[in-house]
Amino acid sequence: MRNPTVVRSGDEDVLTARELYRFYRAGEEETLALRGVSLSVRRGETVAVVGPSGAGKSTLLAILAGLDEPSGGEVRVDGVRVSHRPETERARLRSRHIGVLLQTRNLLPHLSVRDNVRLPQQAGGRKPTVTADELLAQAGIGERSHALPRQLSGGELARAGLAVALANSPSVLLADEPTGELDGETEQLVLTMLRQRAAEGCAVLIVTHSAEAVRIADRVIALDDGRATDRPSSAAPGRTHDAAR
Ligand SMILES: Nc1ncnc2c1ncn2[C@@H]1O[C@H](COP(=O)(O)OP(=O)(O)OP(=O)(O)O)[C@@H](O)[C@H]1O
Repeated sequence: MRNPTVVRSGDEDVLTARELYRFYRAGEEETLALRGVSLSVRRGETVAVVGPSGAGKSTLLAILAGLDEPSGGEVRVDGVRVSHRPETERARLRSRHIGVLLQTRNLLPHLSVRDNVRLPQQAGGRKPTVTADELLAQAGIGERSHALPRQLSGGELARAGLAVALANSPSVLLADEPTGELDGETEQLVLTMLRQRAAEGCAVLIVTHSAEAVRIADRVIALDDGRATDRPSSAAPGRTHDAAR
């Protein structure tokens, strides 16, 4: 059953989105990519967002990250409203609270891998809880820290991108297909890093087509035609979840 208002509320909610709408107009063509999506993710929770192509997953992630503005509704992170602010303010909030891993990856081409990780640490304005070298070692690419992004393989790029997304010790991690096109071993490494972050209290939301990524999630949100339905991760019976209501 479709339910456009998938709302939970509680003290532990770090990421909340309420009644998100996103309307696109391109010439004559109008698309309602999000039709009243509400969700919340708690501290320490991992949520997988799944759905067919065109369902609105990337649109949702961009709005949750403050990279795009909703046409209606609002997003809050750590209780602070992220949406309906000038881009510079959204960028500031993002650098303090949110880690983002996009499909295009998030590395500046002229900086070494290590400097790419250091950049958000300097911009975040908080003392990082982990050094760039520690993060890169966790991601299994410590020995590639001096390389430029173009010198990395696809799997190394994905891991470096994740290290950058985690660099500012975010309270919310948003990742679009973090394991797309990775071999099984690298996928496991990335998923282990995501689970570790959740165990440390991060609210993790991943857009994914991967069965393995869905398997490690506490909860799954299915998007279809801009509407969300909450369901438990079928491979994780008994894990924390709330049904749509
Ligand atoms: N900038 C844009 N201008 C106009 N329409 C857009 C724009 N971005 C996305 N759309 C439309 O919004 C809808 C949702 O797109 P979105 O990219 O969010 O879907 P998705 O679920 O991420 O798809 P995929 O799995 O293929 O990446 C689609 O119909 C898409 O064509």
